[in-house]
Amino acid sequence: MINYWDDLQAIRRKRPLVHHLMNYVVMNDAANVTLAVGASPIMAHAREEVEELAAKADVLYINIGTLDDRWVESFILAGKAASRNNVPVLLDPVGAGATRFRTETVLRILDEVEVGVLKGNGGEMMALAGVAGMIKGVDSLGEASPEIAERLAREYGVTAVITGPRDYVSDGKRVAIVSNGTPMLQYITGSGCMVGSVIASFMAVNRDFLIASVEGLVTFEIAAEKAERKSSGPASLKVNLIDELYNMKPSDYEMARVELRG
Ligand SMILES: Nc1ncnc2c1ncn2[C@@H]1O[C@H](COP(=O)(O)OP(=O)(O)O)[C@@H](O)[C@H]1O
Ligand SMILES: Cc1ncsc1CCOP(=O)(O)O
Ligand SMILES: [Mg+2]
Repeated sequence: MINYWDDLQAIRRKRPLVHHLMNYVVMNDAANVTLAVGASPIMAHAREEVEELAAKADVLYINIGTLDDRWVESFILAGKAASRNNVPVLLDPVGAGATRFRTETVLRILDEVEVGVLKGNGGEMMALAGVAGMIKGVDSLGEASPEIAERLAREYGVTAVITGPRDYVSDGKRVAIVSNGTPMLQYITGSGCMVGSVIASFMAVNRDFLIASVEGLVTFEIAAEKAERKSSGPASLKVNLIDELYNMKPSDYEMARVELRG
């Protein structure tokens, strides 16, 4: 039994602070999506302030999308401050496998920071599981599997979330498969980054990260399904998606397509 609506209401009551180190491409959209579900975003990546912010945040979301040396320093400083203060961390390994710099940065963060949720697309997560060649830039070239999610969860001690036509979530013991969403999400840059903001918001109110991840995926993807009906293409889908997230109703969760094993 997953209490989607109760936890969405808990976000709206608590208005948790979600500290994002978010790439330049998606920064504005991720902030709007976070607000639409009822949480409070701050986008901040200066090394002079990230420790102070991450220590006081309800959740830290590290997204490596437009990294450079200074950003990497900030990922580590923010991540360690969060870990010291028991603040949950979500890591999005954007483009892992596409360049050595990205893969090595992700491995360094996983080594030095207490990551709660590692969320990437099929190609990125396969690269981190040792399956090369399934990523082109930031786009996945194939679907992963529940077994890869399970393997990543055990190897890195995280809840692994692999997005795609079907999403695979595992904490190493349990596996969840989410089949909501719409293929049109592939035509909006940042749909993966944005679903990360929604998952991070649920992590602030539910410390069972497998369930928080399913709640975030289902909420975002049901909103996308509803938005698609009103949209003529990707641009209107994005606008309608923010509206549908804001307007979620308890009955919308009857559309959830989730299989939970273990
Ligand atoms: N073919 C698809 N059908 C339904 N939902 C999809 C499809 N492709 C991606 N999604 C959804 O879009 C969101 C972003 O996933 P994905 O495209 O894998 O991430 P990224 O943008 O990081 O590459 C997720 O919620 C995922 O479930
Ligand atoms: C296009 C692009 N380039 C660097 S970050 C970024 C956005 C990636 O967003 P997503 O991972 O959600 O597709
Ligand atoms: Mg992505």
